[in-house]
Amino acid sequence: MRGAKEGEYMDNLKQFWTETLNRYGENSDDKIVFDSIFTQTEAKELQNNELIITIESVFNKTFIEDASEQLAEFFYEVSGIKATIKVMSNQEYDNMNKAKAPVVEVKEEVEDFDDHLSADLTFDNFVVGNCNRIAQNAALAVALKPGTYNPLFLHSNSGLGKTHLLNAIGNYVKTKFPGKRILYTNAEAFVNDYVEAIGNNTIASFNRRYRSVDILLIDDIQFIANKEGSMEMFFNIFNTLQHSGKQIVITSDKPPVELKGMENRLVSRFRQGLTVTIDNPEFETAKAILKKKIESRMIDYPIDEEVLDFIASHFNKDVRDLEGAVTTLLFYKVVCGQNLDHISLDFALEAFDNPDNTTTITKKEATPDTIKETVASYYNLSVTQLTSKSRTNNIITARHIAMYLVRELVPDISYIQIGQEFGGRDHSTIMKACSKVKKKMKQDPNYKTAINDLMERLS
Ligand SMILES: Nc1ncnc2c1ncn2[C@@H]1O[C@H](COP(=O)(O)OP(=O)(O)OP(=O)(O)O)[C@@H](O)[C@H]1O
Repeated sequence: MRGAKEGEYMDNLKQFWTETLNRYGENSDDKIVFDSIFTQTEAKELQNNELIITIESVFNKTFIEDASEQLAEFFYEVSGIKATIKVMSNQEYDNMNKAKAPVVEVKEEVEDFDDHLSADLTFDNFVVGNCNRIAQNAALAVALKPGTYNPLFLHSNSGLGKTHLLNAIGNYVKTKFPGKRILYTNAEAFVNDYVEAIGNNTIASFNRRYRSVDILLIDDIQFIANKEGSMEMFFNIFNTLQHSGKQIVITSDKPPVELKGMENRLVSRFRQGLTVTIDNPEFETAKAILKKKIESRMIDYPIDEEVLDFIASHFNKDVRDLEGAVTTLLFYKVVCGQNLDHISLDFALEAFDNPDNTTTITKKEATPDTIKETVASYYNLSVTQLTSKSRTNNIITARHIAMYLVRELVPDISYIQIGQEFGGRDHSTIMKACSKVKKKMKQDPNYKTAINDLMERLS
């Protein structure tokens, strides 16, 4: 009996071959030969970039052999796998297998269909204002009826809610259509996955993973610019998903036409659907977002309205700055204002020192080293234990939190770099750790408090 992994591998191989034949058939002038010979072929295996195709009669082999280059091209288009085609009669193939002993197992990675969504980024806690209304409407339309706008392309400056909306779409679809397979990723992780798949010879598994989704949510697509292999692979995946009516949502820091180093055919695909932008929040929206963020901190003292007005008008270029201002204020209250029963504007101004310096106050200056040291001492561990291979529960918990904090607090650090900081782990381990922490923060208030506490220590 075939094993489950081998079964899936064969199903995909057969599917790719059927699509290859369909493309060949569409381009073939000789329908009779195609219908009577080509459609009788079968894809048997793919080993070392050689695709073995069988046919009943040895006399018909040459028809397929003559077309093998063209077939290999179509096979590459549909699967992303470059392979040469070897044609055998069924008899030849059976003889070859009898001669082989033992049968070589097809090595395929176990598929990881973790959707990588952050459960706390939803439509419910996304504040809508003039700056983002169109983007939120489009995202909601796609979530209610995947395929409505395909692709949906969201772009804006940093920190204005693109990732939030991507996750909101995913979380909404996950609840409303539990059967749908959703994948949130960012272009950096896509490139890393692809490079890893090439290195490990697991391109088929990589392809299956991305092509089998119903909703692909891909963040920061600008990251694949100038990376030819990744762009080509993404192009093929995009086409397959779009042809089969699967929803793709893309975000970027620029509109498609302004993406430098992006292949024209990709730019044109991106423009095919709906492109919307998110602007900086205007005062009213900034204030509403601010109130929402304060509400989620569950503090038990009031903040004067004029403090909110001050923050909303000085920190509205990036929602992360609004969040940073709240953190600064609450931290300052803990340190210098424990006896105060409310936060006044004078106190806030003192906390922010000088509005022109606010970015200095709110900027995260933590480094991987300071984060590792802070987390290790918080959990009574050494940094060596934190980055070790130990599987002890309390060490794993602290390690995951440290990885998450490095990702959150160190600007522009990649998953690969974080892996290097933690004993040479690979990027997928870090991605999984970060998504575990996010999930657990949602589920366990004590865990969340510990992380907030650590964040404040590191601010
Ligand atoms: N309208 C909003 N309502 C509530 N929170 C928001 C809103 N917009 C942004 N945020 C919050 O601001 C933070 C930054 O948002 P997000 O990560 O989605 O920005 P982004 O546009 O993807 O940034 P980048 O381009 O840097 O990746 C997140 O914590 C997000 O929840």
